[in-house]
Order: sequence, then structure tokens, then C-alpha cells
Amino acid sequence: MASKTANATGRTPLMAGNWKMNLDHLQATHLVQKLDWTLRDARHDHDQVEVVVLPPFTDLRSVQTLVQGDKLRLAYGGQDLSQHDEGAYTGEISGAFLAKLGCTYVVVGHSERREHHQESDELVAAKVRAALRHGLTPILCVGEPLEVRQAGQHVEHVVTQLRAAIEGLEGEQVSRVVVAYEPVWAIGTGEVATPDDAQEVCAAIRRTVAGPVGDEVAAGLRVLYGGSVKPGNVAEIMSREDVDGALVGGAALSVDDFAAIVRYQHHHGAG
Ligand SMILES: O=C[C@H](O)COP(=O)(O)O
Repeated sequence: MASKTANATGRTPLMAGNWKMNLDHLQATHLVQKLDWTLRDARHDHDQVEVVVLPPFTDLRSVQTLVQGDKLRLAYGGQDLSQHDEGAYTGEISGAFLAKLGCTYVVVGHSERREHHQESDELVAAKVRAALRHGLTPILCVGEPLEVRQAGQHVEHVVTQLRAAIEGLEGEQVSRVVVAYEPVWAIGTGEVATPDDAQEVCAAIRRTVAGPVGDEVAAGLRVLYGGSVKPGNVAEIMSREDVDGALVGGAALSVDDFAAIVRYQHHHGAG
């Protein structure tokens, strides 16, 4: 029988499905119900692997109703938030509103927002602080574009993004952050980083955090890998020491694929 945490490090693995701009609230209701049934059928142990869905904002109320009403063991959250708490910011969503809807997570600094919405390191840092202010766990995304990887500068690039995002935070605040390493060239491309590539950068992320806030916080930090994670490659990626979970895009839109990713240990008989 496996222990409470499936990971020898004591960090509970986390599988987060980022739906991006897919599924309206009716489709969201259907997916969440089916995901719950599938995981129940498979007797998934939620203490061993935490499951999170990250739907579009307009789905969150429906997801909340299902999760809270039927006591589903799924956490949920937003894909972005404003750096501001309230006011004249048309189109923005406050972390306070997300918290009020029962969200526990929020994605911050996804590469699609950095690229299409010109989110700078400064803005990302402000959003991390906004999430923490409202008791949300930011899933802070970092990752290099292809040309940076080809130039061999990927670790430096990621470390710079990470330092900018957590600069000035107390250890207690950093302990409430999840970091997701998502190489931009591996997102939605089917081009997955090798498990060793993922391990190299996830270990560098942990070392970087240890600098300002100490080894204990760094040892407890959950670091996810994201970029073309599928049922067939997740177990090997998860076998690496510093990888504590996955931020899943495309495969999170299929209940069967996402459930298989959540239950990655079972495919290798280790659960
Ligand atoms: O947030 C999720 C990532 O961008 C990964 O997306 P993907 O699994 O479709 O490659």
C-alpha cells in the first residue's frame, strides 16, 4: 500500500488541467461530472495525487456548484487574475472574486499571456502577489522559447523569470506558490521535453528558490512540468526527482486522457 504522498519527497503530486479557452459552462459541467465518475470508478486516491481543473472564468460558477454541492474532491481555479483588487479595470477579474467562488488555484504568467497579452515579468510578479493576497495558490509559469533552448540558455532564462516573480516575497509566501516549468516549444506541439530536460530545469527552479528563502521552503515547493503531457509520457516525466506534477493543456479536455494522467502510477504498477 502506498503512503499518503506518492512522492518520496513528501510533496503531494499535483495534476492540473488548464482548459485554456475551451468548453462553455455546459460542457464544463459535463466534463467535471464525468471526470469525477471516472476517478471514483478507478478508486483514485485524492490524498496521493491532487486534481485541479482550470476552466474559463465563465465556467467557474457552474464548477463551484458541482464541486461544493456534490462534495467532489476536485480543486479548481482561474487561468489568470488582475494585479488589482477592484476598480475601473474593464474586463479584468479580481483574485477576490475568484476566492469568493471557492477557487484555490490561479495560473499566473502562462506563456500564452506573456506572448499574446504582453505580460512582463513585473506584471507577473504583481499578479503572484495579488493571488497570495487573496489566499489563492498561484501556479506560476516559467519557460523558454525555442531559440533560447537552442542557444543553451534555457536554465538562465527560467531562473531570471522565476527570480523576478518571487523577488521580495517572504518564505511563508513562497511556500504557497506552485511553479510550472513549461518550455514554450513543447506547448501544444506534441514536442515533449525529455524527462531529463524537465528534471534539469525543475531542479534549477528548486535551487533558485532555496537562495532567498532557504532549503526548507525549497524542499517543499511543488514544481510541475507542462508541455504536451499525455497518458503515454507522464509516468516517465513524473519519475524524475524534482518533478511534482503536470500542467496539462490539450489532454485535459479528454476525461479519459486526463484521468489516465492523474493515475499515472497505476500504469506502471507502482501505485
Ligand atoms: O498550461 C498548459 C500547457 O500550456 C500545456 O499545454 P499542452 O498540454 O496542450 O501542450
